Amino acid sequence: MTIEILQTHKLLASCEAALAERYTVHKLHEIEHKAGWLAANGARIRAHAGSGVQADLMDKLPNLEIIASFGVGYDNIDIAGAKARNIRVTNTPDVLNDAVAELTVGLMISLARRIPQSDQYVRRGKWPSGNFGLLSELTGKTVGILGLGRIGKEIATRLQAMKMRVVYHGRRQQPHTPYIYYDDLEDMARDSDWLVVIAPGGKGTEGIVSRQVLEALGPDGYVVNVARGTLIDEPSMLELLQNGGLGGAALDVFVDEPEVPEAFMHLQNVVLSPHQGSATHQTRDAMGALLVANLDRHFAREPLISAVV
Ligand SMILES: O=CC(=O)O
Repeated sequence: MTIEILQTHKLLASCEAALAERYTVHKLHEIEHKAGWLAANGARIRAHAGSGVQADLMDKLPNLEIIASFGVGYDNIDIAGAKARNIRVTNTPDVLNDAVAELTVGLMISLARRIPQSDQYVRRGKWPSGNFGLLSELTGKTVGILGLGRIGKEIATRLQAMKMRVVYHGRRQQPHTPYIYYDDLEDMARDSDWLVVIAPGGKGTEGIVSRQVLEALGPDGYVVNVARGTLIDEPSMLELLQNGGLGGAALDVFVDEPEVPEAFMHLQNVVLSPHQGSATHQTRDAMGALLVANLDRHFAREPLISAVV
């Protein structure tokens, strides 16, 4: 008898294929009468593959042993609820560090040099009537990294190669890092030209990039968010971008994504990206393989590779 697992949304094809080879996979998103199906079959489900599991679903899966999440962030999983029900949770850290760090540097250069806007300038035939204008560069600037975790460190290494001065803020100072630590985010923002946000999402970090922090970054300051939209006070950021209180923003994540406030579309000092930090073939395949490997370990009663709980 094969182990029965549940998906609640579509996953990467290579990951779905690997799951189907090993398990009996049920796809709740393709089932019309979800509540009825769960009531009739929920007790047979031993694993969930995907992301975004809350207590109400856990209650409908009384024999759920493990949630294997596709992604490093697990702010969309009720971790306390999982712990209380003795459900293990795994995520896919490390394998995506390089891809997210690469996109971060790309967004920064795109914003500093307005690459998307200058592409439009050429396409729209504006070049013959004058040059695009002079902009700023990363070289010699100070970048404050909010969250010097696994991805933050990869970003820091790359930004040093861009000849930037790297400083950081996080819950605590980290030993064995060459970068200056700020215990106060607003102080760091005041001393930085760039603020890169790469801390985990969730209740503990909601709105920590407040209006005061953004004002401290100031009219010549740039903010980059490759973490979660919830970390930044989005309405204040928008207002400051509109009135010149903040220099610019490069954003891969938004509070209500995939919905993006219309006002962003009219700003020339922003670069927008559709939450694609880890979106390369190489990285997404590795994330899928890690998700499957965690499930394999669990059902073989071996230690999990990347356990959250
Ligand atoms: O945002 C992406 C992830 O958490 O992996």
